[in-house]
Amino acid sequence: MYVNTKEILEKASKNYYAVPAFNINNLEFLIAILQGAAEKKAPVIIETSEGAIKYAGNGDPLRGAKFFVETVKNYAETLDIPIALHLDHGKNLEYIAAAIKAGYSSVMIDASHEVFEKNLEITKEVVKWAHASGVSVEAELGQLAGIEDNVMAEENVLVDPEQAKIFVEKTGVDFLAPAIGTSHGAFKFKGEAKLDFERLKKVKELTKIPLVLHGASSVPKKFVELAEKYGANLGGAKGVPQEDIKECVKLGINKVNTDTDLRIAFLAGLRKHLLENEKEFDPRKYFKQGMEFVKEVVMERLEFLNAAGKA
Ligand SMILES: O=C(COP(=O)(O)O)N(O)CCCCO
Ligand code: NA
Ligand SMILES: [Zn+2]
Repeated sequence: MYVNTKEILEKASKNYYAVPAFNINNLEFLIAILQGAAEKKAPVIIETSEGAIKYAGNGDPLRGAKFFVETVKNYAETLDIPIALHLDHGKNLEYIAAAIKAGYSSVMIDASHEVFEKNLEITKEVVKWAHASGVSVEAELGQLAGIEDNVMAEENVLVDPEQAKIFVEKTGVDFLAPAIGTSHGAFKFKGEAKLDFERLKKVKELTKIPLVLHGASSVPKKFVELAEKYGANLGGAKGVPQEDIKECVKLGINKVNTDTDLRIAFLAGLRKHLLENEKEFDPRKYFKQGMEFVKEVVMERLEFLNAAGKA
């Protein structure tokens, strides 16, 4: 069933488990994710960036947003697991408006590159707007290093827990993404991974709302090596160690954003199938291996976050 993201996350927050939010850009990833979630009898959050909406709508935000809402709702109505659709890293008000209008379960307003007061003001506006349509809202405090779509943040700016308390009280935001040392993409840490667990613990104590971990892909060695065996060049790829994610969930993370892991799994399957089947030209066949690897990553993460069986 198609549900509001808040419903999924409130339950997770109360019981200290987490639900993955998987990014999609096309039908193949959606099918693979939903197969995995259904098999694991788990709630799941499907999320799209503004770039994904632009891609599916061939440049038209409302066309793209409607495509994802209608497709996800269509599947959700035939599956007895809770499924939510979330706009990830909303920055452009035209895209946020399109997502709300089309019927997304929730939207992220990412104004984390603004100064605190500005982020608070913008988020407060979007919360009023979204709540009027029954849509829940995620916001981000602090900054992840690395590229967030079109915004290049030099280095990590970690969340200030006292600021987080004020921010949540004044904006009414439903869930918060505190920056604690992760970053997007496949090359997350120069040296050792170091997340600020103390800071995360304080944010949970002071805000008491569901929390989101961005940049949470673990970059599984198995699929990096397989993709490289068939010609990919992912040298230096490094993700968040699984035990660090587990620690974050224990401390109150409830939504775990995962994009890169699915991309690498799909890439490995696609390259393997194409290089081993030079006569193949049916996309339903040459996408299959990639979809199966995506499903495998999905099922493993649902199990690992203790979302399995929680539908
Ligand atoms: O926080 C995340 C997931 O980050 P990742 O999967 O790269 O660790 N996202 O918001 C997904 C989109 C960012 C581009 O990958
Ligand atoms: Na998000
Ligand atoms: Zn993110």
